[in-house]
Amino acid sequence: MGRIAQTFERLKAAGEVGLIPFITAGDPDLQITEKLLLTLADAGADIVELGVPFSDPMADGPTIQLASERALSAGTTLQGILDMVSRVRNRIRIPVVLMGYFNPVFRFGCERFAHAAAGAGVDGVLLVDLPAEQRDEIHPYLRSAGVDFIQLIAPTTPPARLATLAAQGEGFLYFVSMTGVTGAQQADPQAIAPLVEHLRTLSPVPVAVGFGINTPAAAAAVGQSADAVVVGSALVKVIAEYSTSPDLYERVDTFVRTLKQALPVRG
Ligand SMILES: O=P(O)(O)OC[C@@H](O)[C@@H](O)c1c[nH]c2ccccc12
Repeated sequence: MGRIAQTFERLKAAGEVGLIPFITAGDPDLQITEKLLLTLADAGADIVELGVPFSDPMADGPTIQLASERALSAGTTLQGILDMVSRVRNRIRIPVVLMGYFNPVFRFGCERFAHAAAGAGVDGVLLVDLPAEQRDEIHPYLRSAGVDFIQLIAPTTPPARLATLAAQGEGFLYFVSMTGVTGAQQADPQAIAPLVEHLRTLSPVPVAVGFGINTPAAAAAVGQSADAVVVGSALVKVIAEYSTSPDLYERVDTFVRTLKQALPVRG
């Protein structure tokens, strides 16, 4: 069993909802990202989503766009990210999911990337802009390397396609709570709950929800239905604000702990 499946087994046994913080790799540089990964794991993150910076991140709002720009101007490369993950891998137990756009992976080479990611200890890969019809460009390589291909499900996905995509799920499904870009104001937990319940009936794997979850209260509300919640922009903002401060790790630690503590525990 992979590290992602093991994590959800553990959460289920404990009745917990998973917390998946997102940070951009290389923001403000990879050395700091390495220490932030240790901080996140220590603060109670269950899985980490590590963004691969890209020059044209069209699914991202201003907060993560700026993080991407900072990371790229610090010289962050995909190879550098993989090297950093392999350095940190034996110091954290939680799964690492690389999330990014297809172009950098394509340029790296899909087969070479799958091997390098597995070798570095990456557990899952989520490619935002690779349509399901083209997943075979990389999926066979990831599969043979033992890396989960995390499927993104949009709220606008038509029912027939939803069933197909959900059935292909590996690791977990990432349900996008609303249309638009990352960092939106607030997800509507009432509207999301029935969609998540439905998705769960179609999916062989747990369902994580992301987009617009930016406070402990929002995480708690979405956590009523989701198996895990993703918090991106709100955390990236904390990193941006304190990136040059000695308080950075403490601020991140406190925010992540507060999020995790807010999540419901099912009896
Ligand atoms: O930033 P938000 O609104 O908390 O949403 C999570 C999100 O940041 C993270 O999962 C993510 C970053 N970039 C993406 C692109 C597409 C989908 C998801 C993402």
